[in-house]
Amino acid sequence: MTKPLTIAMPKGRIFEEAAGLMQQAGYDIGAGAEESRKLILEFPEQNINVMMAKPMDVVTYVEYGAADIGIAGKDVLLEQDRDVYEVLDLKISPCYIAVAGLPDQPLSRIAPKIATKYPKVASDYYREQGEQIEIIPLNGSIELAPLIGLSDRIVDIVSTGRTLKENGLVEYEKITEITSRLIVNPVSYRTKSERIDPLIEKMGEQVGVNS
Ligand SMILES: Nc1ncnc2c1ncn2[C@@H]1O[C@H](COP(=O)(O)OP(=O)(O)OP(=O)(O)O)[C@@H](O)[C@H]1O
Ligand SMILES: O=P(O)(O)OC[C@H]1O[C@H](OP(=O)(O)OP(=O)(O)O)[C@H](O)[C@@H]1O
Repeated sequence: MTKPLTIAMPKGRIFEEAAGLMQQAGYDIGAGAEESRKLILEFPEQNINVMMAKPMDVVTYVEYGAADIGIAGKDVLLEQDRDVYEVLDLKISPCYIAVAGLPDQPLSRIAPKIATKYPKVASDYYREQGEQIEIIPLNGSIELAPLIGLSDRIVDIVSTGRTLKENGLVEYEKITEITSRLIVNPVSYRTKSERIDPLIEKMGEQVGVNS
């Protein structure tokens, strides 16, 4: 038997939709994954191994070839800028990255403080705007920062808008739309093309791409 195809799947909010899409494409790899504490799930009848990874780490596993393919949010790809092939927009887990803050607060002072878990996305955005800023890196509950005066703005994911609304914050600018993407390790793309090409094609059919 040839070596299994290894897939890095994001634990958390993308998992169910991503596993559902793979199942529709004929790759039945979701069963029991979220209830289990196992991190490597084997599907010998399909010759596939699934690694359950933190969403932010999926790109790392794929870049280093620990996984042949993976599913990651475009936010993670923009932030990390890694050496992987982004082969398909899966159009799942839609959201966007936006600038938000307290209402009626013009950005008046020099080098305003921007709290974010996306320092690269935020720096790139303000560089394009020609504005000098100071990044305050945080890992979660980003909306706290302007409420307690730690930052002038946040750069964060917005999905329903509920978190902003319930904390009395408003959106100032939309930076970019986000969906999840299928990514492939560049070496695997060449050496395992007999497994990876059909997978891309079948998943493409599910998301309405004619390949
Ligand atoms: N409301 C949302 N908040 C955050 N991410 C979202 C949202 N809606 C869709 N996404 C997408 O889901 C991906 C994974 O989000 P998830 O919250 O599971 O991971 P995470 O940010 O690493 O969370 P945690 O650190 O809490 O485990 C994001 O990278 C993004 O592409
Ligand atoms: O527009 P909404 O639907 O309210 O979603 C946006 C919120 O969801 C995410 O946080 P998450 O739930 O991942 O928690 P975190 O603060 O720990 O990152 C994101 O960072 C926003 O805070």
